[in-house]
Amino acid sequence: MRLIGLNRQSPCAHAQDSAAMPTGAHPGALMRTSIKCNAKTQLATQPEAPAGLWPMGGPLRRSGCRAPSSQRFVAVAANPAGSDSGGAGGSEPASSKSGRRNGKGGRGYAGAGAGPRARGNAPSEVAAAAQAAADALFTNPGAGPLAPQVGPVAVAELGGGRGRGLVTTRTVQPGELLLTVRSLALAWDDGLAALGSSLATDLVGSEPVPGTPVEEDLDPDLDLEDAKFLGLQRQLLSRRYTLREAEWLASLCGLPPVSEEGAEQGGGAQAAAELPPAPALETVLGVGTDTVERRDVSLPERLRNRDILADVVQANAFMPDGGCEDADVYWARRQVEDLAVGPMSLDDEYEAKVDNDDDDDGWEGDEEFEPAGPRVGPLGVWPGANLLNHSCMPNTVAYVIGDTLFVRAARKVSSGSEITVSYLPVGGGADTVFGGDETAAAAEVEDDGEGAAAEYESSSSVVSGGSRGTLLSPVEVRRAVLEDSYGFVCGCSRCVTEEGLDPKLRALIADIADSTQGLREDLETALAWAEVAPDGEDDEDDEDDEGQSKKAPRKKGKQQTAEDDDEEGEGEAGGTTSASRRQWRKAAASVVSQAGAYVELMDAAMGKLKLSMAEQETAQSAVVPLYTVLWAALAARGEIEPPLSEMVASLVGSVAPGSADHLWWRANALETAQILVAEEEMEAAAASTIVRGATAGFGGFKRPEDDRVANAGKRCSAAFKTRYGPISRPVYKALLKARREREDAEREDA
Ligand SMILES: C[S@@+](CC[C@H](N)C(=O)[O-])C[C@H]1O[C@@H](n2cnc3c(N)ncnc32)[C@H](O)[C@@H]1O
Repeated sequence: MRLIGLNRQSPCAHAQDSAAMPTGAHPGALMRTSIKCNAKTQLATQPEAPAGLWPMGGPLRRSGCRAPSSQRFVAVAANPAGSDSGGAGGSEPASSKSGRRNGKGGRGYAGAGAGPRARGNAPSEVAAAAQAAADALFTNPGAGPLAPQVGPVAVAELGGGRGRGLVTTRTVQPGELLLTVRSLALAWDDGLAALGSSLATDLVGSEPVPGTPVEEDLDPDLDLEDAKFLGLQRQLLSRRYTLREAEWLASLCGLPPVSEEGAEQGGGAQAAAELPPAPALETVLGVGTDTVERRDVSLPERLRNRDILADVVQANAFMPDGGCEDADVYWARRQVEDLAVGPMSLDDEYEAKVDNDDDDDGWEGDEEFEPAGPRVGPLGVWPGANLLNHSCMPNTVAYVIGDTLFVRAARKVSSGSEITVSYLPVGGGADTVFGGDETAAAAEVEDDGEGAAAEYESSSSVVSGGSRGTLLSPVEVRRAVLEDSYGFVCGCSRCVTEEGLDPKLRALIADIADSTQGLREDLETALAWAEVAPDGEDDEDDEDDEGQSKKAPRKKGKQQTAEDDDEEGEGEAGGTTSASRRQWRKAAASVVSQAGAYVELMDAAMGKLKLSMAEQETAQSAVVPLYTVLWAALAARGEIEPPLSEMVASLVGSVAPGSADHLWWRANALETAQILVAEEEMEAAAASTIVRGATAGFGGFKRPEDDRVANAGKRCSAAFKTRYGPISRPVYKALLKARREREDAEREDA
């Protein structure tokens, strides 16, 4: 458990509700210079952001200003839009309750109605029902071919430069399944990392295709994303297709030419706006026909040109939400399997690894052994789903289980409206906070010297340095990445609203986004200090450390190694740990105070401008990484801040309901509320006050019945139902339990 004392004085304690930010004026807060000045003073000691994480060179780089191939992948993350409360769950309490009462079970993806009976049954029956429900939900994907399904959606010509898109054929509700489709080409991080340039050579060598890359074009330092990008091309080049698949492939758009010369040299990939109508989804996916079609057609001629193929793959491949195989489902399935066959111990996994370790990767000994986890980095081409256009407030969520993509409505969408996904990762989860987000899209943008993106870039390390564009970045960053990677300027409602905000507020947002990366690195450094300062080491300042959690995720910052060495060189171990402890406290306090100061600047600016709730939400959505850094710094100090967890969950849910990030924050907000209430209950009990009704055990605490817990629980289950559809209570519990146990295990590992 990560709890511990509450710091009521935390800088975000005022953030009771994102929709009701205080309007306290902050003199001069709207003057850009003044804000900048404040900010710079606050951040004077912060280290420089590291040099760009994403290489600027790539083997298939085009002649124009297009991003290098390492960035030429579509990182579609989650989706939908609508506010958190407008998702599956706004009105969920009633249905949730009735679901429990009447025992209606959830439906699996394959339509299996394994309804568990949670109440009033013998424990073994409950367990069996839970397992059946989990099986129903998690069956098939990955284990065998899952029939493609087309829900209430159809292809439409959209006009306005957007080309084709998908629209609803009736009103759909959050959580409704819109599409399941198996990939035509799919690359994962594992299996490709080691291949390097040999993959590229293989691509050349496998078929004498005119125009495909030649070896001398390829960078010997081919990186993972390059390898995956090329891997998809290789898969598409080398496989055979049915006639309907070939027809669909021939209708794919590519990136628009970057210049006239580029168009001449590039061979003219078709831009979305110039394309003929796409075949119906049912035709593309072969839904409604029993005919077994032969796969004997090769890739259409148009795509056998290397530039066109590269452009088509870049425009049509994407990485589903979460950047990995759906993690909740993966871990919950694993638990269900463990129930059936007994858990696979780490020893078993070790043995399995040894047994299978006939490759020559130099692996030896268990120090390099890591337990299995969900496969990461799926970059794929899914027929039909490629017609989903982008929105920065998408109304669907798309995630992958096995190699099947599931697209569900994440908001209510009226009949005939376009459905959209995000081409950008959401970027608001714990991985982002702690810098472990290997899956986020590269957002390093080449400077073309024009426009807002260039202006922003010139002063922003968010774009040019160690961060990347996510759905929770400011509009300039999102647009720059989308334009660079996909060749369009996003004009979604969120972008338009954000663009319309007061210029001074936008400048503050840019300033915050720019500085957040530095705060993140400061936090990592602080955590590294904590790592060398063991628990229980008292010194003069230790009183306020009572109960501090040392279990928060930690990562060693870049600067830390040198600092560690210095410390060790000091001599006495006791002195070193004591010094480290002081350093840790100082560094963490500094992050909290700097992030808190920015939060206050945002609040003051929004208050002064008297923004509407929608405008506040738009403004705050662009600086969510600041809130997450503040949350992480507080959590690392053992402090929980329920309003902050709630605010981030609400913001992430308003931008990308049903996304993995949304579920993470919703589960976090629930746990935070449970901890807070349990703590209050314990305090009350200690003071001999009457303890309110409590039911048995959550994580070692008496689980209190409290409105705050109940409300957080309703919002959390609503988020899960948005992502996974009408799951039953046991399945929801199984997903939450698996998530909690995995996080506890990770914390213990750390
Ligand atoms: C995966 S395809 C989507 C389907 C595409 N509209 C078509 O007709 O084939 C991606 C391409 O669609 C276009 N596109 C996607 N989202 C867009 C948006 N929000 N505004 C304008 N164009 C968009 C861009 O040309 C992008 O490269």
